[in-house]
Amino acid sequence: MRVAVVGGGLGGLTTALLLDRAGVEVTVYEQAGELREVGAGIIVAPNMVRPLTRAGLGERLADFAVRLDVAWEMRRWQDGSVLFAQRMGAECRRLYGADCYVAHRADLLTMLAEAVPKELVRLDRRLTGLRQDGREVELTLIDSAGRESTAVADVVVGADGIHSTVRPTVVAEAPPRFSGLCAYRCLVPAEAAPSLMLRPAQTIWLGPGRHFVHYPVSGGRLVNVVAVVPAGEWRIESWTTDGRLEDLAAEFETWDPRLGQLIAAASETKRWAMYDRSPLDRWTDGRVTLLGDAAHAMLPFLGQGACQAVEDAAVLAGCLREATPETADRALLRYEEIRKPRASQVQLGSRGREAVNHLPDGPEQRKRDEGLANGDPLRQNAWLYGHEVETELVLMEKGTA
Ligand SMILES: Cc1cc2nc3c(=O)[nH]c(=O)nc-3n(C[C@H](O)[C@H](O)[C@H](O)COP(=O)(O)OP(=O)(O)OC[C@H]3O[C@@H](n4cnc5c(N)ncnc54)[C@H](O)[C@@H]3O)c2cc1C
Repeated sequence: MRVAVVGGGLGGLTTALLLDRAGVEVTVYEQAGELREVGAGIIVAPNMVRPLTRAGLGERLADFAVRLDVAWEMRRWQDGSVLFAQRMGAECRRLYGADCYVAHRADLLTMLAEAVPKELVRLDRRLTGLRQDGREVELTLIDSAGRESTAVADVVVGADGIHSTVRPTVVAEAPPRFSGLCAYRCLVPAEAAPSLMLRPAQTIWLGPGRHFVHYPVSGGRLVNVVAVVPAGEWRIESWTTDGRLEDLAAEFETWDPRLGQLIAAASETKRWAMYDRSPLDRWTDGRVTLLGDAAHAMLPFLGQGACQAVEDAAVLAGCLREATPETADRALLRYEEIRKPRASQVQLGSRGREAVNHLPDGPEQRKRDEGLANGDPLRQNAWLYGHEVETELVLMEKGTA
């Protein structure tokens, strides 16, 4: 079995790692000349920690990621009073079988890149075309000097992100829906941030039509900030386009002054317009399948995009472990059958937060805040962080799924 993974992001590298561990021959084709990530934080939720720990990366993750004491700490915009908070630590391990972390994306990618044997990754190879003939798939690739090459595989996994080249060969997709929102992102040195922002807590401030998220990353040396506001005329869907710090500051001028202090300590910000995708009709066509954002790009409000990519990788490796070139297409359908309902639920759940997080000031917002204050923090995230992927994997390993 020769598997080609297109894309060396968090999803593609995890897939390569788990397939290699499962004894499957795998090659990653990445368009960039080096493996790199945007400068931003990410929540590494228990449903991502468990598969990474099973792959032997638990201790390495704990080296650089910040273990959360509190998650989903919702605060009122005017004065920072706490509306809702989920205690993590021992409670999190008891409920979900793992800790919850926050990390710098680049650190996470480095951890995966170190774990995947170097010879499995081909850099500077951009996929431009795919052709399958029922027995195998031919990939056409191009490097930065414009040289074209081809490769052949029994299975192709499109882990090539939100603007996937593999996806149109599998399924027709509807155009993305503009959410009307945009996000600012910054990393602030810890020594310049107010002390509230340094706690191992994922904090979310809710206010009129906006929300503001922060948590420490890189062993507590930086504070990651994501602020979601009405987009105005901004339509650029890119994680690397600069925004203006003064525009960000103006959005939160009337909020608790600690947010203004945090923004003032940033040296730059990125700004991107947020588009929403609906679940695809299918992920697989013959010997080609999709994984991660290529399969289920979602709004970031549940912090689950990469977590779902890792769940995908774990299940795909389980499905392909025993497959042969003759049974590969059935194994891919099995993967889709297990993963698509779960990932679609999370995708739609993320969309559901769009309205809840962005209510105008008034009675609806007060009702939401009262609901949060009366919510059950311990049960709130069971559906996200719970055990269903492991259950599927155990059944598969026993050969009963
Ligand atoms: C603001 C924000 C906050 C987020 N927060 C969280 C969070 O807290 N927790 C979480 O789990 N998720 C979060 N996410 C989602 C998460 O970032 C994504 O779901 C995740 O990065 C998807 O990984 P991927 O490997 O599928 O795609 P990508 O990371 O996009 O990787 C795709 C790779 O494919 C390569 N590629 C693309 N096209 C080609 C081609 N033609 N040929 C070869 N290579 C190609 C790219 O160069 C890239 O390396 C967040 C997203 C955003 C925008």
